[in-house]
Amino acid sequence: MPAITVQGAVLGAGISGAAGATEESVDLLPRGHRVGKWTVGEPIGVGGWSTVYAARPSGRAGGPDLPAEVALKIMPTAGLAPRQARRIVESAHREVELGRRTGHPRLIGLIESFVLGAPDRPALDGAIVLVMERAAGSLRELLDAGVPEADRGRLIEGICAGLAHLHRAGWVHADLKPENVLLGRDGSVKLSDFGLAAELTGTHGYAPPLGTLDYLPPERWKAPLGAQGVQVRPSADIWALGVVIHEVFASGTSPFAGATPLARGAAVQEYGEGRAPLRMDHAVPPFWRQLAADCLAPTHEARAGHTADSLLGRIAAARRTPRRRRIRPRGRARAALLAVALCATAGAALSGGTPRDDPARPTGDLTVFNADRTCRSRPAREPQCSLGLAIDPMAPYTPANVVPIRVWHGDPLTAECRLPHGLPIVDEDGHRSTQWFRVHLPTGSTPPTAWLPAVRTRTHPSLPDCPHPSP
Ligand SMILES: Nc1ncnc2c1ncn2[C@@H]1O[C@H](COP(=O)(O)OP(=O)(O)OP(=O)(O)O)[C@@H](O)[C@H]1O
Repeated sequence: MPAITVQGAVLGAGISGAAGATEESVDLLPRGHRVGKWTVGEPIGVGGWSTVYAARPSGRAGGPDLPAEVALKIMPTAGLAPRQARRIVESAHREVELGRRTGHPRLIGLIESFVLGAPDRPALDGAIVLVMERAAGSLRELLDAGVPEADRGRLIEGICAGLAHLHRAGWVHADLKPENVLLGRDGSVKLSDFGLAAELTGTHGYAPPLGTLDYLPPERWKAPLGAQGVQVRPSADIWALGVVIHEVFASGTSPFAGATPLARGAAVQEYGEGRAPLRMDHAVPPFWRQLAADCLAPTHEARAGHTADSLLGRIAAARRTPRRRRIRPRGRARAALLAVALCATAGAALSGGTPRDDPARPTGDLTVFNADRTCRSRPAREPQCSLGLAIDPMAPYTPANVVPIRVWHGDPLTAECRLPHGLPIVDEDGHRSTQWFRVHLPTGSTPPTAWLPAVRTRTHPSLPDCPHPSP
């Protein structure tokens, strides 16, 4: 097994090496590899610049002081343009600084961080590793599966509590979105991904000119870019919270209409300039509608009074009001039931919930993921939202190379093996992967299997490699 060593702390990380950062990133670390005191398990998620793996303490490294399982966020720096590599190192510094100084039950815990030395694995050499508390899933997965009604208020309250702590500690998250709201096995909410977080100096801080378009407040679309980045204030997180509240109550849809993030961004700017009203889905109940409307006040000035602390106070007061009893968890037994329900839903979202059909052969459950958010929010199986399964993962992914059976976002599939190096596919969000899964088609189909590109799912079960398809 090639030697992977821990070179040093993240603060002081150098930039060196050769090879890609996100391309084929889930293949960076094979299962069973040792990284520092951790043994790598299955990949659990892929971000723009990182891959997250499950891991456990290796052999004797375990003990009462180490958690039984953790998440390793690997951020390769090798082979990147110097500016990109610097951005990753800076992003890791921010995560480490924030983790070191602001621990809280509503923020994902950072256990340690280090830089890898792997001279015989160029793609890993110089990679930054953050060892984090492991969550069971993310709010994005729960939204895709459908958030149980009874859990919605509790989830928003958890996000709000995390933001209130961050803001009190003098930080702005600057990238609040459902992907960065993780859920513990007990159903608890934990904010994560502090790579864009900005420390406040006075009323504002500076963040890199990045972020996720769907969660940017109107003022960010025109914010000037200075030498230190763009100015961000806690009110930017409050705006993002408003969007998330709407998504939680309105089946994952944004309050701003548009088929693409850019179109929704244009709608945000129109609203911010007073040229369009705020239109929320009727599914959002009155209390949460008012709260979301306050979070989505069109200017920083109008939003600034709605601090995370004040919103938290309103939620707590509503919980105490008998009229609002529906959002109050009733006692321990009720809370435990909610947690179980939440974990079950998160689990179903992660596994696809399909029983394995041949216990003798290893299979894994996948859920189809459509990167086009408008398709994710449509209940009907509209043709324009259908996705193709390829006949040949080595041939161009065109209509000529897909089976007649189509799949839609949220469909469960059973996979029997994975192909690490098929034709590279880039999804609508820019995620790129050469990985494919061979999936079962309904009984009687010819051929009996087809290929799903890994970018079309967020579940990555541990599966044997497929034999390379013959030309
Ligand atoms: N501590 C964790 N426990 C369990 N899963 C995690 C953990 N951290 C991240 N993940 C999963 O891994 C995925 C990738 O996380 P990461 O922070 O690298 O990127 P992201 O937030 O999805 O994307 P980006 O940072 O590019 O915006 C997340 O969406 C989440 O599902």
